[in-house]
Amino acid sequence: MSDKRKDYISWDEYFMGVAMLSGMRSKDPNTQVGACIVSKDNKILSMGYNGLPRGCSDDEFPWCREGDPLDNKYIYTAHSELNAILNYRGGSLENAKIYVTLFPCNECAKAIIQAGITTVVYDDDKYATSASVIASKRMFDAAGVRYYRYQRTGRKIEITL
Ligand SMILES: Nc1ccn([C@H]2C[C@H](O)[C@@H](COP(=O)(O)O)O2)c(=O)n1
Ligand SMILES: [Zn+2]
Repeated sequence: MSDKRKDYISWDEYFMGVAMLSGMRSKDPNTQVGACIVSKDNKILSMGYNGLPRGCSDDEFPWCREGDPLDNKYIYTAHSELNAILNYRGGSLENAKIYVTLFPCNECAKAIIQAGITTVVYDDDKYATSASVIASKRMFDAAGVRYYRYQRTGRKIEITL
């Protein structure tokens, strides 16, 4: 009998890899974020990335970060985590895990908690000192949502499309 392959990717690499791939669909020129929601038994339930709501053209709405609130991206963009939650049509996300390439903001934290997601695995935490992320952590702690940073393995995955 032949030995099984040994260099297969781990569950964490698989799900964070899917979140990263999903983020590559984002049109945001500054920060692309991807999310992947997974069941307790490691089945992918949903994915999302940051982008505009349906019907709002990527080419007509602003992507800049500054200026009048009505002329920059923040007021219009749907975050990857919220999109992943809303993209799920299968019923309950109770006890699911979410893999996300950037730590959730306070609005997504509320949605994650209310959806019943109990674990957040994140990669980047570049806005850790912002009020939004501090509030997210406070809410996660209060609600018993576990969060931990994805441990990068340094593995490079090349896909030819
Ligand atoms: N956890 C997060 C945080 C942010 N986003 C989105 C929202 C924006 O499209 C972008 C952040 O833009 P920046 O201020 O870095 O220029 O990322 C998200 O989807 N999920
Ligand atoms: Zn958010």
